[in-house]
Amino acid sequence: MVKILVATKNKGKLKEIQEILGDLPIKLMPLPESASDVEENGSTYLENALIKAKTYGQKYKLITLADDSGLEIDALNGLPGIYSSRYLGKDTPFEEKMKNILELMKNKDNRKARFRCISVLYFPNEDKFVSFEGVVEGEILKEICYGNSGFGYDPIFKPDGFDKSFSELGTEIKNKISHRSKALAQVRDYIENNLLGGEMIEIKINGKRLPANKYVYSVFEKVIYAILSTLKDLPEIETVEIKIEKKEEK
Ligand SMILES: O=c1nc[nH]c2c1ncn2[C@H]1C[C@H](O)[C@@H](COP(=O)(O)OP(=O)(O)OP(=O)(O)O)O1
Ligand SMILES: [Mg+2]
Repeated sequence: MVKILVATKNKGKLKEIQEILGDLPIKLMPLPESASDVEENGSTYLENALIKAKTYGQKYKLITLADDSGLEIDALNGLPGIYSSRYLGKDTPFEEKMKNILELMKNKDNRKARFRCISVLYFPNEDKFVSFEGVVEGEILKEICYGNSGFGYDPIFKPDGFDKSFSELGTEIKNKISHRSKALAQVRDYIENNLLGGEMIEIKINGKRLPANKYVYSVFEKVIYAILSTLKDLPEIETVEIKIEKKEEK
């Protein structure tokens, strides 16, 4: 089975990556607790993601997934941005970082902000990588709104189209719309198309891909076909496409 090292020291990030890619037939390996820190001194998200992916990928000789991400606030000229983790010091609690940001934003009308994530998949044998970007637009709230989930700046960020913070919305919604899930959707496609062999099944309804893949489908194949044959008779369903593609084992 393909093994992929998830090169993050952030438990919240690790959990999200495991939830988003967990249904793929690959083994996601967390970093050992003993793994040393790396200095993220790049000047772009991509450079920082590559520093993490290459350092740990070469050390543990595994295909490695890393991301570098940040919160960009328009009224603060894009800060904290790539400094999101280091903002006010790496070990300063996020509560303090968020209070400081809310203070700076006190009289600002423009509350537009976005989370950006650059995900990198690094192949140590060939010293090659692929990278993917995901962005979620939103606003900075007027106060810290803690919910039951999330990490980092989630309690002060409200994604567009919702009226609660990422932290209050919960992991399931966050993982459908977040910067990280958008970058990882492309990582998923890359893995399915390039690292996995066998038969690939993709189901699209009205042109939209069903949020599951063949490893889910294969378990419920008969049920899924029965549901699809009913669905296609509903007026709001314009097209149901099922693509089955034989792939060479890689
Ligand atoms: O979904 C998110 N929800 C809330 N906050 C977030 C998110 N995504 C990034 N952020 C903030 C916090 C983090 O500290 C920084 C990224 O810094 P970044 O270096 O990519 O991650 P990190 O230092 O926490 O872990 P690691 O480098 O080991 O993967 O931006
Ligand atoms: Mg970091």
